[in-house]
Amino acid sequence: MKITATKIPDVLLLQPEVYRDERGFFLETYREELLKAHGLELNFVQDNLSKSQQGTVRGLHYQIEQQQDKLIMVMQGRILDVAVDLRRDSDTFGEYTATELSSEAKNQLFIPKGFAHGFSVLSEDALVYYKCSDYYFPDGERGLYWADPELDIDWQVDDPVISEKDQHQPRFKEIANKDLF
Ligand SMILES: Cc1cn([C@H]2C[C@H](O)[C@@H](COP(=O)(O)OP(=O)(O)O[C@H]3O[C@@H](C)C(=O)[C@@H](O)[C@H]3O)O2)c(=O)[nH]c1=O
Repeated sequence: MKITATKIPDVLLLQPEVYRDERGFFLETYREELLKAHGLELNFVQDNLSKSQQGTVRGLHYQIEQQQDKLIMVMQGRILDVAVDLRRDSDTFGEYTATELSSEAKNQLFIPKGFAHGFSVLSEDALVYYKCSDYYFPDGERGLYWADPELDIDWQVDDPVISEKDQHQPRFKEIANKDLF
């Protein structure tokens, strides 16, 4: 497993070892001790799977109570995975990092607590699977508007498909301090 930092040092790109033979391939999608060796003591308690059509943008989401570390991988297709730093004492507060993840590359993104997360679907559809370190808690769920001009994220999709909820999320400037980290 190769682990490298993205342009936001706490958001990590993971590249598991892929073993290929005449049957196909094999890889370990998660191995606790490897992340521990990298200083990450995680306790994943919930796994999620979503399928989305091309052009979908899901996010940007985070939880202020029951904060979640997330480990994201793509089982089918290609996505642009985005993390926005909402930690007020961070050098990269208000900045984002965008990483292409795909079933072909078999790469993964680790996003710690303190970030809003979202992704767009670049392929015909995408199956996205991710591990979370705390449970879904709707009352503590918060969002950030995906198309906030201040963030100016290039989602690399035309005619985005967005949930009703995500069309009405607050802009970065509108987020109260109590809803930041
Ligand atoms: C996220 C989530 C949703 N749900 C339900 C609530 C709702 O009825 C339905 C769809 O929920 P949403 O529209 O919020 O799904 P979605 O937009 O895919 O939400 C997810 O987006 C990505 C970017 C994340 O990072 C996740 O943490 C999560 O917020 O699924 C759960 O039961 N458990 C969960 O953990």
